[in-house]
Amino acid sequence: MKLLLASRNPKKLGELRRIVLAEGLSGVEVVGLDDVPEFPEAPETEPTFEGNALAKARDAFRATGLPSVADDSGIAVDALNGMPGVLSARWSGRHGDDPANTELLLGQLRDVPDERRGAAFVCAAAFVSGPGAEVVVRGEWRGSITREPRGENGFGYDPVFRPEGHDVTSAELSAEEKDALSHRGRALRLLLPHLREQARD
Ligand SMILES: O=P(O)(O)OP(=O)(O)OP(=O)(O)OC[C@H]1O[C@@H](n2cnc3c(O)ncnc32)[C@H](O)[C@@H]1O
Ligand SMILES: [Mg+2]
Repeated sequence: MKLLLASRNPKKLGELRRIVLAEGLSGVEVVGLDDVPEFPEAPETEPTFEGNALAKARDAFRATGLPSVADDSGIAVDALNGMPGVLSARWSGRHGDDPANTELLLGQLRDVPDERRGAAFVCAAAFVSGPGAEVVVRGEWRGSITREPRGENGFGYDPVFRPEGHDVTSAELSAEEKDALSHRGRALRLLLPHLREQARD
């Protein structure tokens, strides 16, 4: 079976690919949006991660006929009542500008004391393999927002996110360490049984 991982973010796509391939799904060939003809993608307007993930996976399945996985993710900061949330990718007003998004978040939290800097990375992952054959799952990763960026790995808010139980940021973790703990790793591992079942059919 061909499995389409429907993300336009190369770093996110890399993680999705890595996590799926690490599971050694037999009979599954993973492809990305660059491997299929271009199709129109609806803007991400849903108020929830689940709603956006499902919309992206539905678009991909409808356009290609391939079983499709999409991820909608972001960071939910306690002191901001869960924002940036679904707006994480465009928090600074410029979609995908990771340094600007991170800098704005740090500025907003400048006067927030250490004990109130809690946050969670959230990932909703949707798998669509037919009309009505849809699954959406959620993974979360608790931690706190640091006072300055640190680390070169990962992407997005990784340099300012210190995972619970760790003294480093998620941008200082290796790829394997991040996948074992991350919101994305957790969500995708919940999808695995559904991917396996589809690959068998
Ligand atoms: O929608 P697609 O095409 O998949 O790509 P995107 O980057 O727009 O993805 P989202 O709409 O799901 O927005 C996710 C944003 O949340 C942040 N984010 C999500 N997962 C993250 C992670 O593992 N580490 C750091 N930041 C993350 C980062 O800013 C992402 O751009
Ligand atoms: Mg997006």
